[in-house]
Amino acid sequence: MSAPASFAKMNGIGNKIIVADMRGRMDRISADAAIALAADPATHFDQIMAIHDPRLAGTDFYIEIINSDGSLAQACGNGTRCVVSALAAETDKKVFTFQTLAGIVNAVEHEDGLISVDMGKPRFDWQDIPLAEEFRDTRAIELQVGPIDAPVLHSPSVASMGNPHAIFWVDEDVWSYDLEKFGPLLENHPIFPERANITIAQVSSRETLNIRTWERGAGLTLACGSAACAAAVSGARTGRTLRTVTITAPSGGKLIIEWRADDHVIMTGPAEWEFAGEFDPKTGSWQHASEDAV
Ligand SMILES: N[C@@H](CCC[C@H](N)C(=O)O)C(=O)O
Repeated sequence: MSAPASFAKMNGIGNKIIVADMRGRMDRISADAAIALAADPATHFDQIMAIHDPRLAGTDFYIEIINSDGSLAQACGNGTRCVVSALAAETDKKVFTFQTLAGIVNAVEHEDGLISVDMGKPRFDWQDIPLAEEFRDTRAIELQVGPIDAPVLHSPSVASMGNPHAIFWVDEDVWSYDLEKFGPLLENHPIFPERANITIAQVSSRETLNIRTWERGAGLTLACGSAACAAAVSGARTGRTLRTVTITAPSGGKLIIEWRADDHVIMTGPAEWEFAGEFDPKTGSWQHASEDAV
């Protein structure tokens, strides 16, 4: 048994997030603990955002991101907004600098409660996605699913937001595609040596996109912030959209994504608190916080 750590169950426009307070501790959350928490319907999450003491001068905290299958992720846009919301509620601080596997992430909570996260610069070179073979033009790579002469999904744009994304452009409603079937096949396709997040995107105007995502290490989710960013930059670089778009997630929640002239991608949206608890970072056993005890 490890000393219990506090957590907040939250969501970012429906993306199920656990924000875990690992500050002042030398241990980290085990993959087994993450899998156990994900298996409990009450604490099921898409990502855990573990707040650790800073490791780099000039940063507030190190954030470890764990998918529900126990794998580590480099970036989590919706989860980062939940971390900002939780920390801002704890202090009067509204501006934060985090270190993640994807690099430095700056974020701010606005007066209206919305949170903007600088998700950094997108990467498009095949080696940076990464892909297993060279593709000179990653705006559309040779990858398809379905009948060879009538593929259901094909020619995705690929991008990295620190984590790998493939964006399949579709003309029909995003709900008319069997992502439950195609998602895992594509997530684990050998073209993606680190697996990939798989998104289908419908352009509804030059400033609006509807997306659904099969997330690497988490499966179908109600929202995915880094996928929204990857879809936004891919829409712009393929001439489908402008550089600032509103993305509608499967939950119906919306994110505003701005791909700035300095190449930074700014994601703005809400975060929602659900309940507090304590858990064992080694085993995943948990209980509601005393004040929340039901
Ligand atoms: N839901 C997250 C993405 C989390 C990481 C992703 N599953 C991966 O493994 O890359 C988001 O909001 O960005």
